[in-house]
Amino acid sequence: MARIGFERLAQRYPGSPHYALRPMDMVWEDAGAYALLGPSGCGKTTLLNIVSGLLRPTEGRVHFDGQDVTALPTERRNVAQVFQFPVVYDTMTVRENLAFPLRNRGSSAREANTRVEHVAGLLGLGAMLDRRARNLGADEKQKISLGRGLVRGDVAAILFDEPLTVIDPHLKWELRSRLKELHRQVPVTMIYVTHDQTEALTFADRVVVMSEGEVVQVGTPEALFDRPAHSFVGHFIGSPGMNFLACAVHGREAMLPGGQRIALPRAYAPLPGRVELGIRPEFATLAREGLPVALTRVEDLGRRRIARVELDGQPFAATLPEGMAVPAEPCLALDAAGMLVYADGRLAEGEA
Ligand SMILES: Nc1ncnc2c1ncn2[C@@H]1O[C@H](COP(=O)(O)OP(=O)(O)OP(=O)(O)O)[C@@H](O)[C@H]1O
Repeated sequence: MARIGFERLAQRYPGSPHYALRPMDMVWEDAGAYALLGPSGCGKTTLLNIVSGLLRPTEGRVHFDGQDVTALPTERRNVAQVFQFPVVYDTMTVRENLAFPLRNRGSSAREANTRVEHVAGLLGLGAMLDRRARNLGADEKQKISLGRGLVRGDVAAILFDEPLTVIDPHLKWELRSRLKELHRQVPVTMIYVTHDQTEALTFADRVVVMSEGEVVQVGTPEALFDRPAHSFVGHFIGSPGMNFLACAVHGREAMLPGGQRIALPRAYAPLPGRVELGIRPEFATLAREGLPVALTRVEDLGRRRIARVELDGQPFAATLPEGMAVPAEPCLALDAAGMLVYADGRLAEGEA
């Protein structure tokens, strides 16, 4: 188990004028469950490879429990890794595959077996321990890979790189929950790379959201939803994401370009740059009274309906309450509890 620290860490690949990972300082607590979340190309794999030792960063340092490991290769970092695609020995049984990392490090057959049976049970592999891996499907093989990553309790960290990619969609939900349960039972620092917000939010205690090489927010799933530090996080987390309305803010009031005024729950000092009001669809309801809007369409998401509207010519997603027909003259009712103000994409702190 390890507390992982980054000091002015950055990565610029040879020949590229841009940072793949912009300079950052950060600490991941011992035994924490972290997800690195962001779209393709944002730098997740670069950061994971720096942690595993596969890549030596061009700037800054990496520490495991205060020890500088920046120059140490993967084999000397005591990390377990689970990749997108299964890494299993086809000729071995499931039990032998799972025991391999333990036997390799000198565990007795008995010790290894106790541990293997425990992890196999948690992953739903208990009934197939004595089958050859070769005869199993891709889902089961990836479960073995997960088990091999999880079987050692003495690693500094377990690194997962999009581990559910090959898993059948209906099994993904089950495995996400099982991984969370495994983290509770195996309190090792776990780092999970994904571009899928559901995977990140289910698994992690802390989600590290990345965009264009920058760590834009590190927070609990609740914090990312309730108070996105950056408009990117507002857009990226949530389904649909947060609405952003271009506006001017004076004290406790936002004014849209068309002149509509919205009372804010906090007062703001004059803000620099591009100012936007952020509000999630969960805090905006289609109603008979409020701010007049033009309805574009209604989306049925199964458990709820979303009304796509235009407010002052700006696209906006609102909740259409259950059982409510679209009013002839639709309006928006906004809940002040969900209103946040952003200046140049960054959350602005107001005063209560
Ligand atoms: N070996 C390399 N040489 C040059 N540029 C690279 C190299 N590896 C990654 N990059 C660039 O660095 C940036 C970050 O890439 P990275 O693979 O870390 O992102 P990612 O978020 O993991 O994306 P994905 O989910 O697609 O793997 C991208 O612009 C990518 O093109």
